[in-house]
Amino acid sequence: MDITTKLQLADGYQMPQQGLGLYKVTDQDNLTEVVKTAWDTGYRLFDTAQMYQNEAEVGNALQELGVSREDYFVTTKVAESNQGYDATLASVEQSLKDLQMDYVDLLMVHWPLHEQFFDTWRAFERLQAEGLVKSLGTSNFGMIHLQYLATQANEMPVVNQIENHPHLVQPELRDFLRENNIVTQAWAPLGRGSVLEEPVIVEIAKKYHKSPAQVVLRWHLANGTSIIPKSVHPQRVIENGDIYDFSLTIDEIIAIDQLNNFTRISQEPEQVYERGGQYPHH
Ligand SMILES: NC(=O)C1=CN([C@@H]2O[C@H](COP(=O)(O)OP(=O)(O)OC[C@H]3O[C@@H](n4cnc5c(N)ncnc54)[C@H](OP(=O)(O)O)[C@@H]3O)[C@@H](O)[C@H]2O)C=CC1
Ligand SMILES: O=C(O)C(=O)[C@@H](O)[C@H](O)C(=O)CO
Repeated sequence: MDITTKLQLADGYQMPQQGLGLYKVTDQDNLTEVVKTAWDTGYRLFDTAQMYQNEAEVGNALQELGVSREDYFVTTKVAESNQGYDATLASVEQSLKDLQMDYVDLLMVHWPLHEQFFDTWRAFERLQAEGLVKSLGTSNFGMIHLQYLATQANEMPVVNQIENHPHLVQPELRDFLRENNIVTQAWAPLGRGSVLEEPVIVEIAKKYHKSPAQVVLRWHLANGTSIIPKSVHPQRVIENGDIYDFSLTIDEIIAIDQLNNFTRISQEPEQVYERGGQYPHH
């Protein structure tokens, strides 16, 4: 296993297990340098979204690498304000223009919204049939949303990107996803930094001469989860990729599992679903 290791998706495609998160990364935060560092370190998955307003910058940075399109994997997500059948189609056309790409590897519904729920997904299935999107995914979907989607969908998502870190372990949802052949991808895999001072994690880090961030990322890998840590610091991008020369014991994995205290960085997906979006981003 190394940074180029890929996970098999249920639709036949493969996805790198590790990628670079790009929320709150723009040219002002060295986006181009960060993407280049990630590429040189071996990252091949880049995670953006319409909401991040950096698709054009991500597209430019990837172009500047001068590498073949099939050698990297790009995820984008349809924003709440662009959901619904026509709006989804139009917004993805714009995303592809901004990214300067003929297709994205993975397209996600960013948050489940009750009103546009099935119309958005029908647009996703059409985009896949037209070859503009390779794999279909969801983000922030709970079991109930996926079960509801299954009542009408022709294609089910192959990845669900959820908030997941030692303070929000979500074992039931992860088991459900595994049983349904849907890869769990962790957003905020480092808990946005909030878990890095946990004494249990600091202790394990000392033992392996690794950083707390590296230990947390290694814990995700032990769970079979896909990880997309974000950093605007090239040195941290390198550090976050340098996690393939050690592994945790079962007891260490369980000790980190036990840090679960159900703390969310973001809102309950169920509340966003009921409210119909307009999530107050910060
Ligand atoms: N689908 C969804 O709804 C969501 C998706 N995401 C996706 O997930 C990605 C990752 O999640 P994100 O919210 O960014 O949080 P992360 O858990 O990746 O944490 C990022 C934070 O940790 C810091 N950090 C990164 N590496 C290290 C390190 N080695 N040591 C110490 N601190 C470190 C970063 O600081 P610095 O940058 O200063 O280095 C930043 O403050 C996002 O970028 C985005 O692509 C995120 C939120 C929601
Ligand atoms: O980064 C994303 O993809 C988001 O949806 C975030 O804005 C998320 O909602 C959040 O963490 C807000 O603090």
